[in-house]
Amino acid sequence: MRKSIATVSLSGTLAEKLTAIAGAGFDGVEIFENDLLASPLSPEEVRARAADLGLSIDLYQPFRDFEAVPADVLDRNLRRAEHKFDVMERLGSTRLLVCSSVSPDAVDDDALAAEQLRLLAERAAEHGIRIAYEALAWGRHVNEYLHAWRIARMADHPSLGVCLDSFHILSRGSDPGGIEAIPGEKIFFLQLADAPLLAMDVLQWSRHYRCFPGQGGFDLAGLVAHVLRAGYSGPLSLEVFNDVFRQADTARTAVDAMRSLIALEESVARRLPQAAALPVPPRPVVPTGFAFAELAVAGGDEVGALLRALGLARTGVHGGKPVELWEQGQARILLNAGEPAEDPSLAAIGLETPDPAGSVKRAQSLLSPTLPRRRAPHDAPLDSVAAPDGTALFFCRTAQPDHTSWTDDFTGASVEPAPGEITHIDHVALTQPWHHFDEASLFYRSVLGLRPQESLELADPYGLLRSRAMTNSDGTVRIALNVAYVGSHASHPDVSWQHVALASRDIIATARRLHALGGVLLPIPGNYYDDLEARHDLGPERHRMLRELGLLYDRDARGEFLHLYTVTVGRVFFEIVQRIGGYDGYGAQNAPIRLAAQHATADR
Ligand SMILES: O=C(O)c1ccc(O)c(O)c1
Ligand SMILES: [Mg+2]
Repeated sequence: MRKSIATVSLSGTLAEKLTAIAGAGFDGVEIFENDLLASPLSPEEVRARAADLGLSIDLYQPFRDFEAVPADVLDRNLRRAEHKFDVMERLGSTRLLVCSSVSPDAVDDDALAAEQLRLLAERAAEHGIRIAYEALAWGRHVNEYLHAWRIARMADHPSLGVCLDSFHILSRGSDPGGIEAIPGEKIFFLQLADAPLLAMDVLQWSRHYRCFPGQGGFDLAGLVAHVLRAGYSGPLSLEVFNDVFRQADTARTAVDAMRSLIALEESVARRLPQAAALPVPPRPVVPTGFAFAELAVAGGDEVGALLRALGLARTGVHGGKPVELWEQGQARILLNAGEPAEDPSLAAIGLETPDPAGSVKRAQSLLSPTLPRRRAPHDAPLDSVAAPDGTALFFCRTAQPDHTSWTDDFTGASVEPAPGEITHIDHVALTQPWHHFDEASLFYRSVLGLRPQESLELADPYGLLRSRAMTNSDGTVRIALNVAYVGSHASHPDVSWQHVALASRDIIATARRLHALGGVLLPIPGNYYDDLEARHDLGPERHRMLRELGLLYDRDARGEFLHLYTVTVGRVFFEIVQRIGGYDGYGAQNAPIRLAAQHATADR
């Protein structure tokens, strides 16, 4: 289907927006009036610019507060409309969005609204223009899409139809199934926006929190399927009012927007047999585990010392690069001293996938940047793409008969992995810049086929962190995305810690060992244990042991969780976890305790 986007969805000048929209591969654009008014370009110049870029101007919008008014107001409104028709002729645009009135002048009278919209449509038709009438969710008298349709049907003019906007429909909880009762040719335009499910005033929600499909909680594919069943054949157009996107990088947001439409079209095609003609990207190849986590260590062996304390052994050195492989069980950590890094940081994640080449094809079809292979001639092929925060994701087959293993590149250190309690990487937590969080969750969902879990808020002494885990279905891949707040404390600018959580099959034994070493564990305050005793009755013995070893505890309906944290080195620390029963969380309860302790130790 043709793909379009409203200029209001992006930051920048109108000229910058058009360039970014064309660059991301859109076919058309909705010109939001304010963008034109503020532009030094004349309508003719905008028309020429769009044409040069291969963009059609699919809609001009919005025209407000028109219908169901007294006669004198109607005259003024028609005069106002004639001016807009002139602008549209100069722009070469033939579709005007009229949104339902919010004016106190408007009366609750459908017949009057229909009569006046018919008049508007007659005038528009003289200019070859069509009117798409949209019910705003907060419209004074018309705020339901089927109400707008009843009025348009009553007006009965070929140049008058409706504009459907997913936000206005789904934010009010209206049943989108009613769309199928509207003849497809009377749906003049379709605007798409997702949104997080928030309990708030609908106007504020719409103007500040809309997001691209797949980034929020609405079932957009279901809505689009109804629209297609109704017979609509116009563009899919994004109209997203979002405070963050308004200040984000224009070109990058446009690509994020396009990724959302490619993924949406795919979901529609998979759900609707008659939409089989829609182009679909290759299916996601869902990763099946962690092959490794790679830390950039910039020389020094503080991280190596920490890994040794945790029980990992240095089992190999790369043949051509200053990279070490550390292992215990299936937990593999690469320490890379060859990448520029100020502080130790998490540079890459290796994901086990049944089909590395397929993973890359999927990523490319969703516009993810693939990374040049940094390979020595004998290196096993490792395909990689860049996640939105710059972390490299490598697609691997570790020690599988059908594929060269990346581990073959590591030789030298003859140490066998020491037997111990660590079994594998449980999860990896990445810190996202606050303005890339929605982009990141769409990326992990659409490119890797991971499922977003509940979004959480974690209190830090100097800010509030948002956190959301993305997981595969059996929990063997868990990536926690944490949003750094913008810190304004001079000594605590923000929190950009990242961590690798290793699973232990006997965390008590691990904790005893680390405790005995001294200096490795993050200290947990006694107040935490006092509260833990109030919240849970685990018996005096267990409570004493948790307190003594500095272990943290959580439980959910399915099981229990024990975990601990190491001190931080640069931007990185390690967590050791043990899931007991089917516990499926990350100990979010305990994150504020951990964050405060980290700040306290960073102060010293
Ligand atoms: O918030 C608004 O005013 C507004 C304007 C035009 C639209 O298409 C819309 O959905 C909302
Ligand atoms: Mg709209």
